[in-house]
Amino acid sequence: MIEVHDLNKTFKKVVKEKGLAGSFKSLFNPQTVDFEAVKNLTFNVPKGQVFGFIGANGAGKSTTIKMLTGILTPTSGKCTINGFNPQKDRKKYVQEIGVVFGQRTQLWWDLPLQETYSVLKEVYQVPDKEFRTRMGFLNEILDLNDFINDPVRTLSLGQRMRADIAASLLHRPKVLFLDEPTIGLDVSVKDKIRKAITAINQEEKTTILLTTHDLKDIELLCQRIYLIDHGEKIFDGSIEELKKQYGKIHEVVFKLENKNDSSILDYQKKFSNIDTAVAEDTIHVYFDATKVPLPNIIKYTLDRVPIVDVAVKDPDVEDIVRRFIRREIGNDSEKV
Ligand SMILES: Nc1ncnc2c1ncn2[C@@H]1O[C@H](COP(=O)(O)OP(=O)(O)OP(=O)(O)O)[C@@H](O)[C@H]1O
Repeated sequence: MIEVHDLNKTFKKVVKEKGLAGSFKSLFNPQTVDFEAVKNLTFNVPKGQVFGFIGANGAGKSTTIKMLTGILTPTSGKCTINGFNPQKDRKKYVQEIGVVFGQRTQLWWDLPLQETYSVLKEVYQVPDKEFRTRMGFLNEILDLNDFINDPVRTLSLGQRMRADIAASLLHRPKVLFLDEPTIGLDVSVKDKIRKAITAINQEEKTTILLTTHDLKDIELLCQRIYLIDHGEKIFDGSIEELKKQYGKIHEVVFKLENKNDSSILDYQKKFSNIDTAVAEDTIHVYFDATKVPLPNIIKYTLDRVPIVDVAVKDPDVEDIVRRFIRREIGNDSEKV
């Protein structure tokens, strides 16, 4: 359904010299450098898949979605969605897709919500009967009735997001692009939105490309995870494969009796393939269990400092993805 081949996007970025003089200089004589926001992305998403497009802030997710939806033109490479070129076949293509940018709305701010749907009905040329049935279904999965006559500007964020998702689905798109659809929402609204996404995917076999920083979204919704970092693919596969590939990194957490003791422990000097993070009186030690035996780490620690507590954590998907998003694992992840 979605075919992406060697997709690239390079932006020109203005480089500013330091200070006020630098600001004036770049205002009148801007110097630019090329910045590769998306690099050689290649993937295919089959019909009906929920594809989790995941990465840290600035990884290139929105830029990719903008190219796939025809808002931006790729610098090079190709994307085809259900046979359409998003840039060339724009008019026909918009009938095929629904798009939600969680940080922005496509609803008319001053109109009652129902009016927005009536305008969209005309834009997408949805016949009357079909429109009524569709609104009934969308109301059922997204609970719109309580606020459907209110002006959009008066809606809460959760109501607005549900309204936006309904707007993107009005014309029964084959592909749905959801860029952070649960951002800033409380748990109960997130839950409602997740159920609606699942219903659409299961009942209509809609292909869904989802970007999110919410780990529960990833776990509950994504059938496949595609991780990108600095515009490049770093992982593509199922949750099980992700666990297999990166799940070898285990974590042991020591709670120290005296927080100043952390300086006594130099794991990097003693062991190779090891990473640490210190927070107050707690030390997190990340290690590859196939290379460094856990008893050695524990012995090394106990021999040197008094410990109040030790906990060993097996990595779960949330943990792995969280570390990716925080850039604790990147292209050089093999180093641990
Ligand atoms: N129009 C633009 N001009 C110059 N640079 C841009 C432009 N749009 C995006 N970028 C840069 O491209 C990189 C990728 O941005 P993008 O918005 O795609 O990231 P993202 O993965 O969606 O991040 P986030 O999770 O924060 O939304 C960033 O470094 C950003 O500053």
